Amino acid sequence: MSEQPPTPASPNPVTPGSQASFGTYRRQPVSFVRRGTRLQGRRQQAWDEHADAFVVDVPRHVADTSVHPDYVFDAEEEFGRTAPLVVEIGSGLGEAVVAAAEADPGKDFLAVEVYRPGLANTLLRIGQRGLTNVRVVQANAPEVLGSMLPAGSVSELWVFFPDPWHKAKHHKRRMVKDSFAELAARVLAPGGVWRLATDWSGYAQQMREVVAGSEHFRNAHDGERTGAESPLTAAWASGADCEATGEQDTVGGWAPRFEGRVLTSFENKAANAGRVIFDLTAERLPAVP
Ligand SMILES: C[S@@+](CC[C@H](N)C(=O)[O-])C[C@H]1O[C@@H](n2cnc3c(N)ncnc32)[C@H](O)[C@@H]1O
Repeated sequence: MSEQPPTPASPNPVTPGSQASFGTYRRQPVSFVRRGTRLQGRRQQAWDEHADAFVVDVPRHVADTSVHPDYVFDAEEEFGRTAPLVVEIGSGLGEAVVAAAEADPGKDFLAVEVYRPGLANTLLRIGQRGLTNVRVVQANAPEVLGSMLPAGSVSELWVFFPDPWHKAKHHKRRMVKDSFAELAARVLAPGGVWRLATDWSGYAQQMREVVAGSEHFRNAHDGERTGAESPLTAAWASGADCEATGEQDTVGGWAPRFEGRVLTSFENKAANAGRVIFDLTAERLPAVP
C-alpha cells in the first residue's frame, strides 16, 4: 500500500450519491448505475481485514467514485517492484483478476470497479489465496485511464463483459466507445494489448468498430473468423440476443477465447441463456511521430 497521496490544493467536496446517480458525471454520461455500497458479513470482514493492504486510497474529486486529477498511481511503490501491470476495468466480483494474479505471479494486477461489494468480494479472494500482486481501486474507469495511471504504464488492459446498455437511447453510456479507445491508448505501452469480451452481438460490433476506427490500435485478428467461423454469424443464426436473420458475418476480426480469462459466474449465465461470447484483441501501435 502506498503512502497517502498529497492532499490536493483545493479538493472539491466528495458528494456521495451525486451526479453519478442520475447517469451523468460533470455532464458526461457514465457507464454504471449506483448500487448499494453497504457491506455485510464476510464481505465486511474481508474489507476490514484487507482494505489497508490492497485498496488504493485515492483522493476524490466530484463524487465518491471519482479520482482527483492530480493523483498519479505509482505501481513500483505500490507493489514494491517493477513488473508488467495488467489492469482490469469493471472487475465485478474479482473472479478473473484474482485467478489471473494467482496464475501469473510475475505480473502485477489492478482491479478497477465502482461496485464496493464486488471489491469486497475481490479482497476476500485475495486474502484466501494469500496474493500480494493485486490491488483494487473503487473508481470510475475513464478517470483512472485519463489521469490516475501514468501514460504508457500498462502492459495489458482488460474489459470483460461491460454493461451492455441495450436501448438505443442508452448507447451513449456504453464504456467502449471512441473516447474510451483514446484513454486505453494513453495508458498502454506500445505493443501493449487491449482485451475485450462481451456476450451481446450489438455491443461486440460496436467494439470491433471502435478498434478498427482507432489510429492507435491494430486488431490482432483482423479478418479472421468470418462466415461460419464467426461468433456473429452464430448470433445471427440463433437470435438469442437479436433478430435471427441468418446473415453471414463477412468482416470477422474476432479473437479466440482468451485463455487467461476464467469462466466467471457472469459469463456462465450468459452462456446458459444461449448467448454467444465474443472476444477481441487489439494491439497498441507505436505513437505516430
Ligand atoms: C456486467 S459486469 C461484468 C463484471 C466482470 N467483468 C465479469 O465478467 O464478471 C460490469 C461491471 O463493470 C462495472 N463498471 C461499470 N462501469 C464502470 C466504470 N465506469 N468504472 C468502473 N467499473 C465500472 C460494474 O459495476 C460491473 O461490476
